[in-house]
Formats: sequence, structure tokens, C-alpha cells
Amino acid sequence: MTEHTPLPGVPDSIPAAPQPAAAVPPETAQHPGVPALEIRGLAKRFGEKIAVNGISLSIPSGSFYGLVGPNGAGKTTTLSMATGLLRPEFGTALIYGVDMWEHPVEAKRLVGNLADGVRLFDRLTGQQLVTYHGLLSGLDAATVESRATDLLALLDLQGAANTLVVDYSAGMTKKIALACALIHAPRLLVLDEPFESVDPVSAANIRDILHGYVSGGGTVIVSSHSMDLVERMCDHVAVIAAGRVVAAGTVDEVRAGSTLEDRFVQLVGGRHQQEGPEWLRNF
Ligand SMILES: Nc1ncnc2c1ncn2[C@@H]1O[C@H](COP(=O)(O)OP(=O)(O)OP(=O)(O)O)[C@@H](O)[C@H]1O
Repeated sequence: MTEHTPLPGVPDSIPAAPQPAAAVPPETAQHPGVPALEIRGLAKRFGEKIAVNGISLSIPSGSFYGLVGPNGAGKTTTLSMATGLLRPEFGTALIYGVDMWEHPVEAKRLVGNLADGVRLFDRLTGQQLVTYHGLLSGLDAATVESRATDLLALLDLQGAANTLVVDYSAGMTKKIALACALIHAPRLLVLDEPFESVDPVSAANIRDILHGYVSGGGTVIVSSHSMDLVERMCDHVAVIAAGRVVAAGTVDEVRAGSTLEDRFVQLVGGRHQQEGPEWLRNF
């Protein structure tokens, strides 16, 4: 795939579908020190709109990495391209050294994905949906059953195990999607706004699970609008605005002695410092 050329100036054509994957050298994904995710020059346009304009990031293995940015900055588009849901127009995404778009089967084995806005098979019960994901990932039935039981308990969903997912609340749907992302014990978890709609107790439980997962050698990438949460939870952060990386590094490096929220506002701008129109202040 073509390396990064900042837009504008990109040709209109989208590269042809990749050829069938050649075998991935097994040592590639095992090499110590290889980043959990390395994205180079990712770019994507929707019509005239440049959603992602040449994003490069290296996510260290074992990190808890936050991705923040204003609405419409390109976070979901970037994560979708990195995890094999959306074909990039330019650039590459390597999961533990395995090219997502050249070796998608091998790369997807290494990653668990909680995507924003992707529909689930919601006519299954929670238990069935998690089981389905486990079996699809190649686990044997006994392992799937035992892991599904563990995950439903961890996420406080035992009581809803036999309820159709279509009847779940927004927060319950997030949690069952997280269970689906976890069941094959991936080395990298990519979570797009995992705490949205989730109640505070469940959110704290999920944070504990994620910290345990990182302590055990896993890597988490989480997009969030909660600066406070990212500051407390993550060790690294990237700030994205208008489809570009405007800052990236450890949380301490990026906040540079300030709070992450203040630094975010400095970096991306957009504060209005006004109280709104008079007709909204005259009751
Ligand atoms: N399928 C699509 N078709 C057209 N435009 C799209 C599509 N998906 C995203 N966009 C546009 O691309 C830009 C980036 O969107 P994206 O969802 O990646 O942002 P985001 O940073 O995740 O935003 P938010 O924080 O609001 O979820 C936005 O301007 C959005 O309108």
C-alpha cells in the first residue's frame, strides 16, 4: 500500500483489494519490542471530506493508550482502518508487526475490537452472541462455554445471559460487545468509547479488568472524551484533531505540567468563552 502523502493531493482512486495473504512469518508477531500497533500514514476521505489526513502512531506493547480528540476528529475512522473494518485509502497498520490489510486473518487473531456503531447480531441472546464470537475465533466449545460464563459474570450480565441483545440497554450492549472482544484473549484490545452509557460501577469493574489485562502483558487502546478518565487510566495518549495527530507520547509528556483537559483545549482550540444567545438566558 502507498506510504503516507498528506492530503490534499491524493489521487481519487482507492487501491485495489490486496492479493490473497502469503503466510506471515510466525516470528513477526512474537518479536519482543515490536509495537502492538504501528500505523503509518493512514488516510481516508469520504467524498470531499478528509476524515483522516496521514496519521502515524506507534503504540508500545504493554501500554494503556488513550486516543482523544474533538467530535469528528477522525478517531473512529482511524481505529476502523487499523482493525480491518475500513479499508484505508493510504497507509498501513501493523498489529504486532502483522499487516492488517495484507494478512487480515492473522492480524485479526491478535486483536479484540469494540467498535463504535457497528451492529451486533442482536437477535441472539447475550450468551449466544459471546459463544458465537468464541467459536468463530476457533476456540473449542468447552473453552468457549467456560470463558463466556467468566465474562458474563465479570461484566455483571449473568442475569441477562438469556435475554436477546436487541432488548439490552445501551450500557449492557457495550458490555456484551466487550465480552465478544475479549473471548479469544487477544494480545491487543481496541476499544472505541467503551465507557459511553456504562454505569459508574460497571465502568470501574471494566477498568479493573483492563488494568489486570495490561498487567498480564496485554495492550489496550481506548478512545474516550473523558480527559479525566484517560489521565487516570492511561499511560500514553495521542490527541487527534482534524484528521491529524497534534500530540502523542506519555500522558505526562502530552499534558506538559497542565491537566490533560487544559492541554487538550490548548491543542485543539474551539472554546467559545460565551454564555450563549440572549434568548437562552432570559427566563
Ligand atoms: N461513513 C461515513 N461517511 C461520510 N463521512 C463520514 C463517515 N464516517 C465518518 N465520516 C466523517 O469523517 C469525520 C471523522 O469521523 P469519525 O467518526 O472518525 O470522528 P471521531 O473522532 O470518531 O468523532 P466522535 O468523537 O464524534 O465519535 C467526520 O467529519 C465524519 O462526519
